[in-house]
Amino acid sequence: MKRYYLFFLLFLISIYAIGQSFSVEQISSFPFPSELVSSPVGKKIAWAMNEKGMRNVYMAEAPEFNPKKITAFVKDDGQEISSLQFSNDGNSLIFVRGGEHGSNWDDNIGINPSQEQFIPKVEIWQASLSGGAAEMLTEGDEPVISPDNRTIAYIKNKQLWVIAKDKKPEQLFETKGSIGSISWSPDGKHLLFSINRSSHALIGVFDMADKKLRYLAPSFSRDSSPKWSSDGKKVAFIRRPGGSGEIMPILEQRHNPWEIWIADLETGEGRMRWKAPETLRGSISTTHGGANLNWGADNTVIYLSYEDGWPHLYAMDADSGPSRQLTKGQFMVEHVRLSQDKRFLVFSANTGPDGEDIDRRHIGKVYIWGGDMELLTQGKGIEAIPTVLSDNRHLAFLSSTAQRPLLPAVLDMEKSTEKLVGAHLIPSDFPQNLVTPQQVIFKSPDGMTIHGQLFEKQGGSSKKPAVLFVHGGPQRQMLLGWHYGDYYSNTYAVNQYLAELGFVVLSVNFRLGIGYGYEFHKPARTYWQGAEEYQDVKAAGEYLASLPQVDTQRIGIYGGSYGGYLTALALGKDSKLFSVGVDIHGVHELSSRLQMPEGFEKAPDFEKAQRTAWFSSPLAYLDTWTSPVLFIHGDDDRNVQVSHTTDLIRRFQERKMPFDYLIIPDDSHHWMRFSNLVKVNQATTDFLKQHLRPE
Ligand SMILES: CC(=O)N[C@@H](C)C(=O)N[C@@H](C)C(=O)O
Repeated sequence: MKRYYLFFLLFLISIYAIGQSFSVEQISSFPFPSELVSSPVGKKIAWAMNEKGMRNVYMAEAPEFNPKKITAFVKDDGQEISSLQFSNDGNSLIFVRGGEHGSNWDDNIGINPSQEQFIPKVEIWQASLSGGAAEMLTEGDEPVISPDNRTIAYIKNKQLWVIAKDKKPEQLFETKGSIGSISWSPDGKHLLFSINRSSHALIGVFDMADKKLRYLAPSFSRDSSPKWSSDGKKVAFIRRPGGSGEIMPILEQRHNPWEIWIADLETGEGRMRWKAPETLRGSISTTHGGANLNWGADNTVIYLSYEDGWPHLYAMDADSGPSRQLTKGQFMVEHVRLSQDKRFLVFSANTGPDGEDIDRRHIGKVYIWGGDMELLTQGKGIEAIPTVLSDNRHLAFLSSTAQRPLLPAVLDMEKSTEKLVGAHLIPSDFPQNLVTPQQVIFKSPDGMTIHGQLFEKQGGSSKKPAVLFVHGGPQRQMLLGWHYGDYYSNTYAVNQYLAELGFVVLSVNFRLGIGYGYEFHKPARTYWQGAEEYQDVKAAGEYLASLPQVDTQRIGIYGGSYGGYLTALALGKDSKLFSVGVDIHGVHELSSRLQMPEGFEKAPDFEKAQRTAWFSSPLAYLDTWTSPVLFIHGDDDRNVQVSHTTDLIRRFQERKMPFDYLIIPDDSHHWMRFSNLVKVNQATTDFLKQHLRPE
C-alpha cells in the first residue's frame, strides 16, 4: 500500500512541477490600456494601449465597438502616450508622445530607455479618424484644442503656446513662473490657466483678441485648478495658503486648509464660496484628482472632500446656499468624471453588495442635485476609470478580473448590457488559469485592521516558501484582480508568476494606503516621522509564518519605491523573519529633508524629528541586516533619485556586506521599455527562486 501512496505523491509532484505553465515574459505581456476618453460627438471612445512596449492609440465606435488602431508606432522605445483627447467635432485625436508623466519631477523631459542617438522630444501629435498617418505637430505638452478645432494651446518650457492649422507655433506671451491647467473658454475667446510662482500661485486669463493677460482675484495665496462655468462668465478655483508661515512642530499633524473661490471673468473680482472644515479630515484630499473641482449644469459647483472620513462627492450652487453630500458610506470615490450633459457624475468606488468589494472597484453614478447613488457594475471583477459617451447613455470604463488583464468595456446604462472591447488584443499565449487572490484580513500590533491578497496555487509541497509584496505610493490600494494602474498591473503579474512557481504570496495593504478611510490613509508617525506603517509589514510577514503550509525559514519580501523602502527596512530590522529581499528603486535616505534652519526660528521638535527620521530609515539598521538582497534601480528615475540606491550600495561596499544589483540605464521609475520590465521581473523572481527554492 505504501508503494501506491509513494507513486501517487510522485505523480502529484510531477504534475505540479510540469504545471509551471508560463514564463515571466508571457505574464509580463499583459496589454495595458490608459487615457480612456469619449468623443463629444458620436458614440466613440479612444484609448492608449501599451502592447509589449509598443504604445498606440485605438478608437472604437458604436454599435460594435471594434477596436481600430489609429497610430503605427512599432518600437519598444519607451515613448508613452498622454493627454489623449478628441477634437470637439469628434473627427480627430490629439495626444502627446514622449516624456514620463508619472514622475515627481521632469515629467515633460524626454526619456531615452532604448538609447536612441538623441533623446526623443515630448511632442504633440494629431491623428485624423478618417485615415492617414498621425502627424507630429510640434514639441510641447498638455495640449487643449479650441472649441472651433482650429487652434491647439499647449505648454512648452513652462510657457503658453498655440499652434493653429497650417501656421507656425507661437508663444502667446512671456511670464514668470510655470503655467499649467490650461483650458479654453466655451466661446474660444479666452485661455484660462494657473501660474505657479513657488511662494504663491495666480489664476491668469489671456484674451485671444487683444492679446492681454489678466489675473483673477490675485493674492498671496496658492490658487489652482481653475474651471470655467458653462456660460464662460465665471471661474471656480481652489485657494490654499501661500508662503511657508511660522515654523511649527514637525512631528505633529495639522489641518491642510483649502477654499473654493468663484471669480467673475469681466471684473476679475473673486469671493470665497466655501471653506473646508478646519479638521484633519477637512484637509484637501490627496487622492486621485485632489478636490476634483468641476462645474455641473444649473450653476452647480462639484467637489470631493474627505471631511466625513471618506473621499466623497459634494455639490452646491455656485452663488449661495448649503453644500450637499452626493455620495455617502464607508467607501472611497475615485476617478470622478462628469457626464457630457453635466447632470451626473460617474466614478470608481470600492463598494458593492459583496463583502469583499472594499478590495475591488466598481462604477458608481449620482446626479448632481443629489438622490441615491447607483452602482452600475458589481461582481468579482474590477471596473474603474469611467467616461460617459456623448449620448449620456453609454459609459466606457476599464475592466479586469483576477484572471484577465485590463481592457476597455462599454455599458449601455439603459439596457444594462456590457461589452468588452479588444479581447483579441490579449496575446494568444497569455497565461490562462491564473490563481484567484483571496482576501485576507489581520490585525497589526496596535489594532489597525490590515487587508491583503493571498495568491496560492493549489497542491505542491506541504511546506512552501512565501513572498511578501509591499506596494509603493504609498497612497495606493492593491486589489483582488488586475490593477487599474500600470505599475501595479505589473506587480500583480509578478505575484501571479511567483504563485505559479509554488510560492505563497501575500500582498499587504499597509496603512498610508487608500480605500480604508482617512485615519488609515493619513495616520500619525509614519515614514520619516516614525515608520509606524512598518508594523503592518512585519505583521504580514508573521501572518505568512503562521500559515501551516509556509516554511518559516523561507519567507522573502520585495517591493518597489515606497515598497522598496519598507523592504529595506524589513531586511534591516527583521532579517530573521525575512530571509531574502528585492529592493526595487527604494527610498533609503530620509533625513536630508530636515535641513538645519538658517535663521533663529527653529521647530521646537527639530532634534527629535532628526533622530526620528534617522531611525525610520533602513540606513540605521545595517548592523542587523544579514539577509541577501538584490537592489534594482533605473538611473533616469524621476520619482526616487537613483542616489538612494547608489548611496546604500556604497555603504554595503564599505561594510563588505554582500549584495546583488541590477541597474537599468536610461529608464525611469516605470520601466518605460518593455524589455527592461521583463528584465526586472525576471531578475526579481530568479533571485527569490534562487534563495527560497520553491519545489
Ligand atoms: C509618489 C511616488 O513617486 N512615490 C514613490 C515613492 C513610489 O512609491 N512610486 C510608485 C511605485 C507609486 O506607486 O507611486
